[in-house]
Amino acid sequence: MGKTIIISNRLPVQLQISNGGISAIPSVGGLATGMKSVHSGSDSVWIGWSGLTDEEIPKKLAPKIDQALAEHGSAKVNLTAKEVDGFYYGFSNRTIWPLFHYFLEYSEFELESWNVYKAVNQKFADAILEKAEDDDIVWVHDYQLMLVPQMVRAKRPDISIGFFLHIPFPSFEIFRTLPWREEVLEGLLGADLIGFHTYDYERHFLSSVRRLLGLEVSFNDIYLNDRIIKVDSFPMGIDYKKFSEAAKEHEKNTTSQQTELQQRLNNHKRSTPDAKLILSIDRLDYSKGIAKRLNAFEYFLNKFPQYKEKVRLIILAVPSRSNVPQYQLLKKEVDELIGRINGDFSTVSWTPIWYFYRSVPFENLIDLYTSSDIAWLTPLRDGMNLVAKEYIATRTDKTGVLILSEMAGSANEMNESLLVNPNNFEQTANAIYEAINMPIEEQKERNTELQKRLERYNVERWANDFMSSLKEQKERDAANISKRLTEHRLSAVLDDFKKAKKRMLFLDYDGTLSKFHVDPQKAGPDEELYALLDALNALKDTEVYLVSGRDKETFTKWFLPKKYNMIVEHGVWISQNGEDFRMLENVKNDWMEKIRPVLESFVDRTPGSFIEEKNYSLAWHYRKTDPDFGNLRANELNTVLTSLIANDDLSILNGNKVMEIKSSNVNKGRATMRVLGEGDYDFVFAIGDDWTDEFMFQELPERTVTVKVGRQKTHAKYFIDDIKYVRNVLKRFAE
Ligand SMILES: O=P(O)(O)OC[C@H]1O[C@H](O[C@H]2O[C@H](CO)[C@@H](O)[C@H](O)[C@H]2O)[C@H](O)[C@@H](O)[C@@H]1O
Ligand SMILES: O=c1ccn([C@@H]2O[C@H](COP(=O)(O)OP(=O)(O)O)[C@@H](O)[C@H]2O)c(=O)[nH]1
Repeated sequence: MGKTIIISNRLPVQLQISNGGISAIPSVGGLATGMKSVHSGSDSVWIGWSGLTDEEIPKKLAPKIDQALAEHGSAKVNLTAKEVDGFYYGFSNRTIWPLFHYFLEYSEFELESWNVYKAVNQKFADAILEKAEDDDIVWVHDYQLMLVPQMVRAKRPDISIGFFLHIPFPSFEIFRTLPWREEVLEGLLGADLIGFHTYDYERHFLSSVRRLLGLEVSFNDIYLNDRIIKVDSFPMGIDYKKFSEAAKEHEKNTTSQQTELQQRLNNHKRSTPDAKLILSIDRLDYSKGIAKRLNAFEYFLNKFPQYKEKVRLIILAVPSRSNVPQYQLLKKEVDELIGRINGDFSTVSWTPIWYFYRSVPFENLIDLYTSSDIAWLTPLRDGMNLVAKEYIATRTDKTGVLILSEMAGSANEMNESLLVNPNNFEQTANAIYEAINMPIEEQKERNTELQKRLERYNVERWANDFMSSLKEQKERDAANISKRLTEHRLSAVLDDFKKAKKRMLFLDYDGTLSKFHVDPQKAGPDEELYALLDALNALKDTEVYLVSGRDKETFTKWFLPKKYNMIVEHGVWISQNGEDFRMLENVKNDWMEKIRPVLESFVDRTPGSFIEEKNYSLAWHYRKTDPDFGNLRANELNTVLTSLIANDDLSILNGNKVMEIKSSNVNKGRATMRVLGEGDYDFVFAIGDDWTDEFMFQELPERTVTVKVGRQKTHAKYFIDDIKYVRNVLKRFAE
């Protein structure tokens, strides 16, 4: 295994320029600590923006910066002020951030900043490419770098690339409003593994991939022609030990060792021993719902006036992205709201809100977490929200109540907290009331469960899980590649073909020889295909069979004049040497009367779907329907039909966007075996793309060269990527 290259907008260290010198201080943030196990020693490098623009870096310090960063295993990507403006303040934080947090009205769609985003993503990708060697693993982080995976893949198709999104992935209805939606998805699909905090974000992403790119998705795998991409959820944890141990140390501090903030908090507790401290910590970001929280606090004070002078709300708002106008407006709004609420409710001895607009050092964070009876974290949308987890980790005696927004990713794992909808003031005010009055025993019960979980699934585990999954994906790909019909393997197959005395080729039609079309009748053969089949048919000592689920009328029209051998309707009919079709299997079709009305009712309720009526089977096609809705209906139909046909000798075939009901004793495996039995063939070849072809792959003799078109799970010995390759391979037989 090679080295690991981690790449994110921000580096895990912060540069500090002082007295003409430069130093790099490790960041305390969750990502930086979490990646420690992945980013250690000489076998990893972390690439990111230093936080300073080219213009801000004094020329003579530049080499020293590189050296200071190198000491922390980091390397920087240089960005000019203009680039930071378009890429970071622009497309990342004025387009993607609001859009992905459901603030559609704040999203600006500026072509100029999109162009800068692309160019800067290319810079990050180039920085990776400069360092990447065979067997390296690349882990790309977050929404600022969504195009990087594909940019790296384009130059290094062999390399293993993971991508993790730290913010929500919005529902399709929101995502589709982005003018560059396809480019963003294609950028992400350069990765082998794409990770999200929650299953919901994963599901939204897959839905956009299906609907916008029309790609095939099976469970959480996305099938491309030449690769399978895995999508999964990995809820990020915290450095649990760091927080719980800091809290234990904090308890031991004597008064003189305590911080100034802690002493102030102690004074408050002493002067009002029965008053509760409520804590709110976030970056000053509209997604965090700070203004709404203030309004809800006012609502609470009005609804439960008995708590005036009995609660104090501490708001720590960390300055963030202050070059973006929405953040400036929010600052003003929060300042004004706090001023007004404090003005309206303060008494001689009580100010309801303490407000800090700054970032505090780690020890002050611990002061705040350990001193607060309640943590009130109610973002309107939040990818995860680590503060919620950190608060619980510091509660060494297991007391304390967490009021958490349902809209935070962490709510999925923190069910024991009081979960609220931040837009519901009545519910929120009641939750504050409940938190204030919650018996200590109940607090302990809830926090015991939460702590167990947070300790177990900590940030190190998160990072390791992601890395293991990425490595597994690489192995899975390697195993798959081992089945690819490479040139070398094809030559061996062709040798056997040439040496053989009597050969048989079974060729599926749709998805193998011809591309799918939304209207199946329009997927007819082109001139190139006729020429290829003519050439194969002219080969001596070689039988060629088209083996299809199509109806005999269509194949009569397309191929009978050519005198090709054909098996259609999965094996009900056969035509040899241009003779009319005759029945290969004796099957009934009286069951159709019972099934047809059911299918018709599904057609009525599923726009775009239609019934194809064959002589001995009925097929419900849903290629033209909305993909998610079509799949949903297909599952529903499957359930309905399964119970209906329980006593008949019928089976359901789930093909590619088609569900077919037909007699159980008809399938391509049985049909091909019957014609194979008519001669003494010493070379047999079968190729197909879908589930119905698996019958051939399973039932034909072991020595058959079976080939799957595409990368889905298969019983075939080999796979090839697409129709273009199928035709190339068949041309080699015909040469
Ligand atoms: O780099 P900034 O623009 O100053 O912003 C700080 C970070 O904010 C975002 O954090 C997200 O990641 C957290 C950890 O996964 C998650 O808990 C939180 O819900 C997210 O909002 C952003 O994703 C990072 O890239 C920023 O560095
Ligand atoms: O003054 C502060 C306040 C918060 N934090 C840290 O900032 C992170 C905030 O992460 P979260 O997931 O809650 O939200 P984000 O800001 O990433 O959207 C947490 O690890 C906090 O400990 C900090 O370092 N200094």
